[in-house]
Amino acid sequence: MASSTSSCDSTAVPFTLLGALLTAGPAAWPACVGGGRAFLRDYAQRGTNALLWAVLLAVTWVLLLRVAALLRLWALGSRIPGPRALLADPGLADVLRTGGDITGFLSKLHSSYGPVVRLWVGPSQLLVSVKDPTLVKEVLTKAEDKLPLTGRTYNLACGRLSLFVSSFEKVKSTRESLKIFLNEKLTIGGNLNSFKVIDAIMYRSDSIMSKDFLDSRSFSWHMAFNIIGATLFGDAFLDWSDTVTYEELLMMVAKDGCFWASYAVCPFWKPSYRRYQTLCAKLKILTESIIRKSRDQNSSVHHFDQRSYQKSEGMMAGHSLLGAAEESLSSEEEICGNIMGLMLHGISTSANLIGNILTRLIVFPKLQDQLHAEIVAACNESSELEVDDVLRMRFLLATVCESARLLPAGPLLQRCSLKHDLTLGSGITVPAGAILVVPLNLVQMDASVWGNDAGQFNPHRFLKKDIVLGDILAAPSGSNGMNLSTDCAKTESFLPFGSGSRACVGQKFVILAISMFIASLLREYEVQPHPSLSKEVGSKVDSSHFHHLPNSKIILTKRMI
Ligand code: HEM
Repeated sequence: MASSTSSCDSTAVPFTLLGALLTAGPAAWPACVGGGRAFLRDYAQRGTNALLWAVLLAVTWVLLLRVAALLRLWALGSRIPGPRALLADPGLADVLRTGGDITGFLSKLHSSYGPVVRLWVGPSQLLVSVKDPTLVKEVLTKAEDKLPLTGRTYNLACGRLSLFVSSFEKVKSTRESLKIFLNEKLTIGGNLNSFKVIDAIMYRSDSIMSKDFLDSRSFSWHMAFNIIGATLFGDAFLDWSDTVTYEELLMMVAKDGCFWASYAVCPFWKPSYRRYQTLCAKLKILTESIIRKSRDQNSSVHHFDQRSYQKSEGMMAGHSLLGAAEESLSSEEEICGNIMGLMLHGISTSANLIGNILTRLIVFPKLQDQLHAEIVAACNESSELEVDDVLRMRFLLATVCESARLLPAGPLLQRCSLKHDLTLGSGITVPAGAILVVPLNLVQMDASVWGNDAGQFNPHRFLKKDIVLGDILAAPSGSNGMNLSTDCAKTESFLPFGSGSRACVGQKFVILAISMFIASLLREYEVQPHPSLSKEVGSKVDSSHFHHLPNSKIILTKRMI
């Protein structure tokens, strides 16, 4: 017994496969090993053990990194002022669950803890709210990324795209080429026809406007859809037979996008999710079709990609579709995704602002009279409304800005810095990955900046000496926003279009386009509330609850000219 096992020296078994190959083979191994089979069994055992160890070490390493990142997040997070609650703030959870007033909630916290407040959304999610104008500017410049949820929402609806996604690196060059495209539209004298689309839309919409009454929300959506569509696709859009289907699809996709993107894992098993995907696929097919049509008509779709940016000088001269044939399939996909993203974002935000202005027109009849008087005076009896005419309508521009100030598209501007910590001038360090928010209503209605009537609708505040309304239309040369006022705090507290590295690229264009639309509308029509609405409107006129007004029914009455 001893003799057979003692002669069985396990070290004689080659430890690796290479070792086995380099020896003379199983014949050279001790007889006790039992030949090749024993070797393979042993080899497999050792191999499996080694693999398991490697996996264990890798998992431990990843977990250690994760724990270290969490400890760091907790350490840095706890240095920022905020409520004591550990790991998930119950107050915030309540507001999020019940869809309550997040602005009111943050307002209380800011008055207790100062201009920067932190809250735990979950054990690994930190939310930091910033309210002070100077800090807001710093945050919006330094925090270059969008929340991953924003990127997921657009990816889900539009497929591959290089706008609106989380990482700044990915959107940088597309933002630049889009800026050039939209600036061309703004260059007065360079392209006077840019806003002629509004005349065409008004003409086409005459039949809609002659209805007994209109639902303000759908009317605003319809107008925004036509303005943005005609801007991106040119004349091809105006005689496209699929516009009705396209408009409906866009509305449905915009409505549900955020909900489905909030799932960490796409719920493929849910029929309603699959229906949503089908809608997105149909939307994509129609977008591709209008892009093709627009190209065929040599219209105004630009290529928002790096190569087109390099060629943009050629495009600006009018050859907008040069190079279309050379584009690879992937960049075609991206162009389509970007255009879908612009349609979704541009229409929903513009519709919100148009609807907001229409409601103000019916709530304040004097506002309408004053605007109409200005429009008539500025039009110089010319039959067609020109961009130059609208530039003279300072009260109209002020009305659009004041409406945007009081009722922004969403309650919070959201940013993050995915890779780097942010060290603010005030000495506070916000760890990488934290959700940074700016509560727009608090900043844009701050009485210390806007005066005691900050919560009231008063377009005249935009006509004061310190406001530079002309900058709304100056093409931005490298800057990311408008230099609205000589008073920096005001410029930094006017954020309906964001500011800094991810500011809205369409802001100047859209203010002018909406002003042009309102001028064209009021020139020909009077906007009145439906009788069923008058009472309700009357009781809520002077209140900050303006946004709780029901979807207004409006009547458009043709003016006697
Ligand atoms: C009233 C209408 C609009 C409002 C209120 C609005 C508002 C905004 C806001 C708040 C942001 C985020 C800013 C930030 O994080 O600092 C944004 C981004 C953006 N907007 Fe708008 N927007 C409007 C219309 C448009 C239009 C018409 C276009 C183009 C056709 C456009 C193109 C963009 C782009 C490209 C971005 C940035 C995307 C990125 O960096 O990934 N917007 N907009």
